[in-house]
Amino acid sequence: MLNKIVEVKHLSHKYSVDWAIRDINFEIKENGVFGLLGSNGAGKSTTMNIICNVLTQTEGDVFINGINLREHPIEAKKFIGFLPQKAPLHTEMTVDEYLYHCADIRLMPKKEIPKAMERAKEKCGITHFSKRQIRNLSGGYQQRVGIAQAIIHNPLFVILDEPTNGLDPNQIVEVRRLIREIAKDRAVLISTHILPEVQAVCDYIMMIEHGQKVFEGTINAFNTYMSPSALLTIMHNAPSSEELMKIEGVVRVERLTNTRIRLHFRGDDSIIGRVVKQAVSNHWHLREISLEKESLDKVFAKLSGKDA
Ligand SMILES: Nc1ncnc2c1ncn2[C@@H]1O[C@H](COP(=O)(O)OP(=O)(O)OP(=O)(O)O)[C@@H](O)[C@H]1O
Repeated sequence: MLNKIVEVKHLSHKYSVDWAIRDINFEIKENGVFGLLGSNGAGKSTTMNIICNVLTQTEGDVFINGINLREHPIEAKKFIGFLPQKAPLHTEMTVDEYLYHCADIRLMPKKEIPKAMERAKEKCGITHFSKRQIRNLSGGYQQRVGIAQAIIHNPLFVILDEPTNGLDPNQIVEVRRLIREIAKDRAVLISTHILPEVQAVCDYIMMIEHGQKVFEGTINAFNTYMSPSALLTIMHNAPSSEELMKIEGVVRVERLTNTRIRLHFRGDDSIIGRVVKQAVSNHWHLREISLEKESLDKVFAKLSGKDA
């Protein structure tokens, strides 16, 4: 049987007296982007730092490709690439000098390094900047160099801590595209507190809040939390609320004005058809009907239990 790429079991960590994370469990079995989502201070960096062996956990185990990270760190780390929140770039070096240095400290055989550098640079779209000093690259390209160093040894698993932090909107789009690209060949774990980022790049999501897991599932499962839950209608001859409550699925009627009515509902959006049908046959003079989607922030609050 194939090893899981990552297996995290009962992971807990405390700094001095306070637990930063408590009993975190998850597995990554296939390539793709796995998002670790949480607000500031939720415990993302603590989790990431343990998984890449920068920090040693108080309790629990991490297995990388079946190898216990705490017991066999050198073997396990061969399968990991890491880009911390602040990229560890030597900005006075050229891209080539820096990538060579990174491959070297990863103990790659010297004769394999040039090929590995070419592969990483090509994947990250930085080949044309090989001889450029890193300090003279834009923030987006510096981040690409950071990602190139994380994949230089062609690891099974790459960890990127808030990889689009501090980039401008165009650079964000480019770096997200690159993350999707490198995730075709490996599992990528990214941490973020930006919900649109999750929508844009992740296949699978785990959300932590106050150090504990509050959600885990596919992006589709996550999206069900954003399923529309209200219909905004404009009816020039609106019936009574009692009448509207008789429509299957309607759970509450909110009268905003005489003609603008919000219908809160349960279930899928087939309710639109039922409302339209009733409106036509009862001459309610329906002029507009639209689904109201919950904002991402609201979903976040709901999942993390902060929803008032
Ligand atoms: N070195 C440390 N010493 C003491 N407490 C710490 C330390 N590092 C983090 N913490 C605390 O642990 C908790 C989790 O922090 P962590 O940095 O893992 O969260 P995070 O989700 O990565 O947040 P951010 O997005 O702000 O980086 C927080 O309450 C934080 O204050």
